[in-house]
Amino acid sequence: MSGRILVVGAGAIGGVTAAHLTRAGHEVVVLDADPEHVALLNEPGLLFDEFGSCSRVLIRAVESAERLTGRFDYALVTLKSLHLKAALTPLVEGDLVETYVSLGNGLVQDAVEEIVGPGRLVTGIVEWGATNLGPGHLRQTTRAPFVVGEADGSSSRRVSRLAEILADAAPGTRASPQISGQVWSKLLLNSTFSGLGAVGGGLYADVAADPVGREAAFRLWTEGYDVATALGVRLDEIFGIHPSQLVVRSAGDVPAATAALATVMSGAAATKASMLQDLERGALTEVDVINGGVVATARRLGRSAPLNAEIVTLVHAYEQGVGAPGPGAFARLAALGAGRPVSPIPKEHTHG
Ligand SMILES: NC(=O)C1=CN([C@@H]2O[C@H](COP(=O)(O)OP(=O)(O)OC[C@H]3O[C@@H](n4cnc5c(N)ncnc54)[C@H](OP(=O)(O)O)[C@@H]3O)[C@@H](O)[C@H]2O)C=CC1
Ligand SMILES: CC(C)(CO)C(=O)C(=O)O
Repeated sequence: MSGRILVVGAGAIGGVTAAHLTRAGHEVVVLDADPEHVALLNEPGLLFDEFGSCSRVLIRAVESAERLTGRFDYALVTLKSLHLKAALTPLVEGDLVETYVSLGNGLVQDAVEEIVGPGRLVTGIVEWGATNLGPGHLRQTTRAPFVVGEADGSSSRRVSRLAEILADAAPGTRASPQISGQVWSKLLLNSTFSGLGAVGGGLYADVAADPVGREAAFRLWTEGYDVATALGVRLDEIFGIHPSQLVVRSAGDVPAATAALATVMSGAAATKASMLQDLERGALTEVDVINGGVVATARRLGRSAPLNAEIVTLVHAYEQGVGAPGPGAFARLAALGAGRPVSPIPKEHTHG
């Protein structure tokens, strides 16, 4: 039943997935660019922290596509958006994979399909979270399923088989006939809470606990929701709520949105956005496909998404070492959303 599985990028998501699938008896190989991480996965094995309980899992790992032998039924693509082209091109050139599964955050699916070719891509999202603690050491922080589906909403054997495999890593995993709705619901979650976590320098819980953070969150969510609706996407449930429940258009909407926020936080409060983790280690972030994905879609539809655009600008400034994340950013975003004046970001804070 299983099929050969290649995990491309064995960091937080890929490494944890590989550990679960290997333990469940699947034939798994990982491809990762970090030679120290690869060596440790092979021997003495991944140090895998599952909610405080640590174990070692031996995982077959290679650091270059040239070291792969045979063909794979699935490649689980668990890379940050910036690395997609470099990692996938050799696999495509070597015709090493039957079906690629895009599992990263943000609006990356079209870019991945362009690299892997038509008919080769299954779309997925990851609702659970994990943290990369350095070479050979990963921690799973939250439990939740994967959701996978064909982009056109059709059902297929490759998707149902994939969902069965991934359920061994994340129970509750399902195939969805509305994967674009899932992608957009996840994008709302990431653009709002990872965006605010990144500019505010805290966990999702810190955004939700701060009254100004909450105001900024409701405004950002509503902006993204309106873009998705204008695009014609049928948004799907995420973290126990329907995305419409976090939309705030007047003061009367706030109590229900606050209750929905508590539901989201019951599963996601401990999340430190990977964009914030990237900023803390001086790396470039995925902001261009997360908040930037909302902005680009809005532009295509002749609309604007000023709060998401502001997050893109702030995060790019921080990437360049200009300014630093802090909760002061919440007030700036809340003011911008309310149409109150904000001081312009100094020229040297803007990207490009
Ligand atoms: N972490 C989380 O909780 C969640 C993350 N996501 C999304 O999943 C995706 C992966 O995130 P995450 O696992 O956190 O990221 P990580 O940075 O932890 O893992 C990515 C891995 O890919 C490796 N890599 C980079 N370039 C290449 C390459 N050319 N070939 C092979 N491997 C390469 C990286 O190595 P190196 O470190 O050397 O660059 C790293 O080990 C992102 O889109 C993220 O937004 C989605 C849901 C939850
Ligand atoms: C919210 C989470 C952890 C997925 O559940 C995520 O997507 C991220 O941190 O990037």
